[in-house]
Amino acid sequence: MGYIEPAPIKDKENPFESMMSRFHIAAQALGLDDEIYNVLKSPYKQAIVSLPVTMDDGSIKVFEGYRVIHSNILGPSKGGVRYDMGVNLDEVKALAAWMTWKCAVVDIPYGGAKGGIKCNPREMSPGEIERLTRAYTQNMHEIFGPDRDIPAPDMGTGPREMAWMMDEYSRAQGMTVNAVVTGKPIVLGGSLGRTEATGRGVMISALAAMEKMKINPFNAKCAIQGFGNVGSWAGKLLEERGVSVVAISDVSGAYFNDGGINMNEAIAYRDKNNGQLEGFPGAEKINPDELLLLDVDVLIPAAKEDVITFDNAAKIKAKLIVEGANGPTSARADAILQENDVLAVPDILANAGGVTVSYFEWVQNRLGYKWTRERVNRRSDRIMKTSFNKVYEISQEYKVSLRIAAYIVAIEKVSTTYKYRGGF
Ligand SMILES: NC(=O)C1=CN([C@@H]2O[C@H](COP(=O)(O)OP(=O)(O)OC[C@H]3O[C@@H](n4cnc5c(N)ncnc54)[C@H](O)[C@@H]3O)[C@@H](O)[C@H]2O)C=CC1
Ligand SMILES: O=C(O)CCC(=O)C(=O)O
Repeated sequence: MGYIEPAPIKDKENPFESMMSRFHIAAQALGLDDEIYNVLKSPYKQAIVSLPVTMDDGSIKVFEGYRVIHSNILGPSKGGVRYDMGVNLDEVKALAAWMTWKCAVVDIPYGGAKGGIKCNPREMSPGEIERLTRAYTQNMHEIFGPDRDIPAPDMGTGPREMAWMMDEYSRAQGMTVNAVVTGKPIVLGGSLGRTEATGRGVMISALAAMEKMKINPFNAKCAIQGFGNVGSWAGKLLEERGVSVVAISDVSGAYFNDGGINMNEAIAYRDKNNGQLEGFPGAEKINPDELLLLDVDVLIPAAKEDVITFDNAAKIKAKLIVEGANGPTSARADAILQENDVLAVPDILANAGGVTVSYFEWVQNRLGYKWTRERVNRRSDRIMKTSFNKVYEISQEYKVSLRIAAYIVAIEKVSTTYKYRGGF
């Protein structure tokens, strides 16, 4: 093997470098061919688009949008679209590659992609967000397609934006194409269970890891960073299974109650309070950086990348980290966590429940049929448990962390498929 070395890990990592360094370690453990290594290290397609949008005051503002397809070796590419001021090409490239590995870990027939628009949706009106979403979809018309590339929600987007994307794409096609997007409202062909699917998968992964670690959920305390779709559903479902959620946070701050925060109350408060926890009365406000360092059993980062880093990893007291967010742990933090016996269930496994139910949505759209919530949950729970067990076994066999084991499972699947398909 004569791999080109990944860029040396610098003091400040970026998500793409973090992804590459794990990919490199797993490729070496697997003895991956140089040719396949080189194919998989670069995205298949990268689009950067300029999106002029008429704002409510009549001015025209130009936004930058991205879509990166990392790989379509396993099937049409799949991945969410993020609306956030931090969106940039390196971030979208990393997120797209993680989608390739994630779909392969849970064995669903998709490649990986991700999109994003650099914007602050909290400061935009619904009309401005709709015009921006439609402009993005028009610009991506040649890239998107139910057999080519299928967007879904991510940070800052949800069923509303997916409905606009589906409608805009369908208008250009002259017919309704609901399988072009997943995470849609139920009435437009969305799947029951998709809204809670990512948090549910986080819950299943957390319980599976707790079982291995002999942590009784009824005696366990948990802290959650990010109280959006993923964090709040993970918290609610873990609470239903006995875990006490003692800390939660969002952009407005972090909130702590050692006796446990009632999840339904926190969710209801957030929903009435413009989507934010600001002023939440059920807990004391703490420094957001402290949330990650609390003396809890389980830590769930469910906001954004690179929050567990070289600087704070050694101070983490939780024995189990379950990654709801994509890329919350930087590559340099991995070694510190391992040294301190902190088990990290990696993003590409722990948060794969979302794309799994997106796959079910796409299947239902293509069948023209609807599954019950029970069927969706049963099947996605089974996939999450099977995938956890497979990754756990590989980690024992190769004597590597769960993260590197998950990359090994994924890279093996993608590279084997690539060899069979040939043509290179
Ligand atoms: N929605 C989905 O189905 C999936 C999402 N993910 C990942 O999960 C993470 C969260 O996504 P969603 O819940 O969908 O987004 P969301 O937009 O519903 O919620 C994000 C939450 O994070 C909070 N947040 C943002 N910056 C923060 C910070 N610096 N500190 C604390 N909280 C902060 C926001 O206030 C909000 O509560 C992202 O990394 C996303 O890529 C992963 C798989 C699927
Ligand atoms: O549901 C999907 O298709 C993708 C969700 C996503 O973007 C993710 O898993 O990070």
